[in-house]
Amino acid sequence: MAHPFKLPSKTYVTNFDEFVQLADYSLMDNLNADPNARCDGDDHRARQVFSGHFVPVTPTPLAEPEYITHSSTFFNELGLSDELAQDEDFRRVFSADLSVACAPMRQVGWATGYALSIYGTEYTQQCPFGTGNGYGDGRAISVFETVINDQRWEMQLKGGGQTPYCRGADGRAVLRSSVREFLAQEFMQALRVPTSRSLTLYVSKSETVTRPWYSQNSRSTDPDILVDNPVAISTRVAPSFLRVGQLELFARRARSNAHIKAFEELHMIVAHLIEREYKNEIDQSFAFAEQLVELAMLFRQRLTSLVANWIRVGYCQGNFNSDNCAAGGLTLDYGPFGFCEIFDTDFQPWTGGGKHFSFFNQPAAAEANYHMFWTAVRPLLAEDTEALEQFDQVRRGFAKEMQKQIQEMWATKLGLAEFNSKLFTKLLGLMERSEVDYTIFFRELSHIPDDISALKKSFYVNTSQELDEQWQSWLNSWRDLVSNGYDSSTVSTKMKQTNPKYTWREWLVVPAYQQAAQGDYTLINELQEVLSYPYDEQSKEIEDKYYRLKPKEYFNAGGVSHYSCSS
Ligand SMILES: Nc1ncnc2c1ncn2[C@@H]1O[C@H](COP(=O)(O)OP(=O)(O)OP(=O)(O)O)[C@@H](O)[C@H]1O
Ligand SMILES: [Mg+2]
Repeated sequence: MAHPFKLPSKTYVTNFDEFVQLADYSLMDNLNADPNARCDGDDHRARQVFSGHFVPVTPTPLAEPEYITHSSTFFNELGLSDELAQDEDFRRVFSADLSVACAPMRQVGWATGYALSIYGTEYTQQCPFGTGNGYGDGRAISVFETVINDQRWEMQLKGGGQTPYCRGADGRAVLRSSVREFLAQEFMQALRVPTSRSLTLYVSKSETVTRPWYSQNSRSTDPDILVDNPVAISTRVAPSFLRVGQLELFARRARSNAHIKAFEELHMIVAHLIEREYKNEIDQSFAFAEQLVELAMLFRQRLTSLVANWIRVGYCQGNFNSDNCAAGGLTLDYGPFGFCEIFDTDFQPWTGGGKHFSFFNQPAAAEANYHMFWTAVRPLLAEDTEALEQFDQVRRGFAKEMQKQIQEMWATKLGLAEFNSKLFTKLLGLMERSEVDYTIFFRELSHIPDDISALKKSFYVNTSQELDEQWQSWLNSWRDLVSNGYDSSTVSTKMKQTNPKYTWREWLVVPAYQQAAQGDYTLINELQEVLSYPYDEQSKEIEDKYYRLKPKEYFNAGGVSHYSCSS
């Protein structure tokens, strides 16, 4: 007899035939396709796309694809069995060969156009036609839409070949960047930071592309050699891949009356955003203008919280343009990113990013993107002055909300009930002077030590007696504030849930993609495992290997400490 309280056991999708039955394109089908597109999806040359929300396009299969890894955690969440990742037809689809797809799945994927604003300034120069009509998913191709447990997901190949937006480039992603994106997405999820998710990773055993990169031991800022790299495809998954830049594209067209349906297409894409990303929070039976005010509030909340989380975990999105800013408020585009090791408010690993997109400037970069979102959506409220005023007010409140989120984050990171400006400012100065390792410092502090000896484990420089005394004095003041609240073991436990023990250390990731190029995926699997439990204590062996300062030889090393976005 079944136990009355037993939960129904989960059923898993174990083969490709069952998987295709999950396809549900009903929301994509609500949008307009490019009226000039070929319906067979054979659309692989750079061209201008003047209207429509997407272009049907077939991805280009990887030659001789080999399975590297998949996210077991995410497969489990989706009810997909691990063995599915090894299924021949599944592997073919996620290495870009849609010819095996059968109904209700389709054999044609889709790519979308988007606009680009850099730090709040509109650009069209990056488009080969100078108009913006040839800019968008140049190598990202979505291939599947599904609803699982009431959640809609879009599955997108990165590196799936040329699209009309490829700008003459090859549409491929190299193994290095695919491994980085795959691991980083899983890591961010484990850190509880909203992100696109990793599904699968396959590499070609015979196809390569040439990219600029760094020679061994290079100290050069820019790449100094050309390297043949294996190509790979990672599949990422999100409720949508709508970017602020995408809303901007339709708003720019509406503004210039580019075609007769331009305003309607703007309306449609914003309604689509609400349905895809804000469905549970916005009541779509309300007047559209009211929904937009709510959208502005919710996106502001998500974006400010996202950026506060980035700073909490040491993440820097080195190129936070509007085309890399997801309108659903999640982290997107793991190319130019890095995680801060030696604490530096100006930390910026991507050589093309400059100070605008550096570590502590992310709140300002986020505001510039939010401004572009506001500018794009605003024309849709023109007829409703009251709603417009509320909408504008939400925009004006961005900086204040950002500050609130950041201060709450610092308070939590420090185990305090509320932000203490004096204590925080003093701490920043000490962290900079002692060149602390951002992760190790906060993790050691989470043990609430009596004296500074444990904290010194995180210092990259030897400190003077005078500096040590300043540290001790800071620690005493901090401990007084901490003990004012809950008992210290409760605070310590909470701090350890906020301050990860394990982080992304580029010099430990480099060997993983280098070995992978030789066909050995052991280190990738090891990193997946370690980075899946960043807040937990792990074995002594893992601690010795991953919880340590960056060795001197990697300082200023090209491809490790800094990199161009040669992806
Ligand atoms: N190898 C390539 N082939 C075609 N287009 C590319 C290639 N590399 C980059 N692009 C395009 O250049 C633009 C800017 O590049 P960026 O590095 O932000 O994108 P990405 O890493 O491909 O994208 P995503 O933001 O989708 O993660 C994007 O529109 C992207 O599609
Ligand atoms: Mg991008």
